Amino acid sequence: MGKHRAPDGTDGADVGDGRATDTAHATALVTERFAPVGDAIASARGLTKVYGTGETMVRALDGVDVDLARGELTAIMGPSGSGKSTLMHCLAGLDSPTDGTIEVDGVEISRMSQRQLTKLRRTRIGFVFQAYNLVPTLTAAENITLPLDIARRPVDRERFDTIVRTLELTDRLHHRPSELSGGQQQRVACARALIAAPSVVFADEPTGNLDSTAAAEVLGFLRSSVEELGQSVVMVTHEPTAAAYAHRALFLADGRLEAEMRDPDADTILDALRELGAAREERRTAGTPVAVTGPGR
Ligand SMILES: Nc1ncnc2c1ncn2[C@@H]1O[C@H](COP(=O)(O)OP(=O)(O)OP(=O)(O)O)[C@@H](O)[C@H]1O
Repeated sequence: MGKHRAPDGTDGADVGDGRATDTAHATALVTERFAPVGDAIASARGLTKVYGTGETMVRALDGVDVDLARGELTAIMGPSGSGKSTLMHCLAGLDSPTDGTIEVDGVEISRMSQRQLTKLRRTRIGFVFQAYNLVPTLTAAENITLPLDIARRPVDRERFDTIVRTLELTDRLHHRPSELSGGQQQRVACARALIAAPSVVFADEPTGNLDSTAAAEVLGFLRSSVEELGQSVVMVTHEPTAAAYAHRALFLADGRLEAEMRDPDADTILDALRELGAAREERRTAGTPVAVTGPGR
């Protein structure tokens, strides 16, 4: 399994409805107009999450319809407080929705009990967190195989060796997390997320604590895991350079899905974020929906 750099998306950028948008104006981009996803690994319909009540009530997600493609790296972007983590947590069965339905790999999870969700997370979902979340008393090797050990499943040695070799962790396997750099710890976390061949890996700001070199290694590996192991990966990030590794970027604002972009690069993502931010500001001021133009091809 090799490493991949960020793809050059200069000839592939769409926002919203899949058409080139340098001339077409998509009026207030909405999810119904998003390009259809044939084979979804995770889907949500009418996904709503409300925290608190009365004056402290926050509608973190407001009727999100989304399909995340199998065998792709999807980036979820948006301003702080737009609902990125809430969306990821609901899709991953870490948080339960107030309303709406969620399917992961063909199984509806929105009505599952906590016990069922725990089992689902152990067997079908891999996680990578910003803060690595490794067990400090275990070695790197023990951290990597932990999901299988908890599920009492055997370790596929070939898969273990492939992942460890690709992540360049072979000579770090007997070290504890405190003896590893941040980048190495996050690579151990990636290996742990992938070892059980889950249906989907969710990564929440996986490069938030890393310098640009270590970040590029982790992102290149996540992309490789999709292209060479057929993994499906969903990553929350606020960094355009990180989202540029994705096959598809989704943009959230105020708990709603506003736009999408295929094969993005960092510049087109920055343009889209600027444009969406300006459109939102205009909408707020005017109190009415406004047109949003995506970056041209
Ligand atoms: N447990 C909670 N209780 C109350 N409000 C919450 C809770 N979790 C999130 N929120 C609120 O829901 C909204 C969406 O939060 P969320 O963390 O999903 O946004 P985000 O886009 O991931 O933000 P950031 O980029 O800052 O991490 C915010 O207004 C946040 O304050």
